[in-house]
Amino acid sequence: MPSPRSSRERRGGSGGRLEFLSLSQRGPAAPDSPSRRREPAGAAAAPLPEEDCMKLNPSFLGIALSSLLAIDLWASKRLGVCAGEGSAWGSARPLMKVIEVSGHGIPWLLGTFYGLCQSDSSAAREVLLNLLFALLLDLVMVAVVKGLVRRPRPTHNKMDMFVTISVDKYSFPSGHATRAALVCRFVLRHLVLAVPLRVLVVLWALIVSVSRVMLGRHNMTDVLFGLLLGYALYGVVEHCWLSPATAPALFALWSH
Ligand SMILES: CC(C)=CCC/C(C)=C/CC/C(C)=C/COP(=O)(O)O
Repeated sequence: MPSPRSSRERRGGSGGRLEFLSLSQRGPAAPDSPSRRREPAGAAAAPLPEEDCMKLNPSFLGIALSSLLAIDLWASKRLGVCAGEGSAWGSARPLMKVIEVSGHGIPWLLGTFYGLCQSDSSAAREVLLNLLFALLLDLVMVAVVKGLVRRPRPTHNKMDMFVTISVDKYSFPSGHATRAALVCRFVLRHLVLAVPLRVLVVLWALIVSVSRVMLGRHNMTDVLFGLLLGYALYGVVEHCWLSPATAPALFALWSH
């Protein structure tokens, strides 16, 4: 007995939504349904719609990307040697957590704000105001990318981080790595430091970044992208550099 739907279609009735099977256009039949697969003998095969091609013939780029992600997950899990107290280097976890706090947004924001309030030279005020701007820009950019990508944190991560915001349940990119790269570039450019201190700043940024994977907080690609993002964000900060000439109202707030 014909179904009510098929009889409606044959009638061409106007009550329901009509679905037509055309030879030249893509009809509602599933891509691998018998009606699609059976070609008349000798007829040239109709080109597959783009999305079907992607499903059936995964591109080289797709395979390369999935392999890279698989390697990333595997290697990051192996490197997560401080992910828990019972992990291979579990005894180093408290030290790793101190390093984590050294790259956290709150101490950097509070410290910069405090320095700004205490600064007694216009040069210091200018640099610290721009550092504050850089830190806030970094927080916003990381939150936007985390919210768009929504990559979950590694399964071996224990969510016991010092103050977090909602998007910090996601792992791409690492906020600590972006901040470390941004602050490192900023400090090397705007603070006059002796060479050993400059080396220490670079080492600090590297240790903060590596510790994200060792703590099991991130996969390696989260950290690598975070470093690139932080490095690039410094370029934005320099491009938008705030000065008494470009932002007089802001500087008026801080002049004693
Ligand atoms: C002004 C304001 C909204 C401050 C929020 C500071 C804050 C809670 C930042 C979050 C820092 C954090 C936990 C980042 C996550 O780093 P990952 O390396 O784990 O991505």
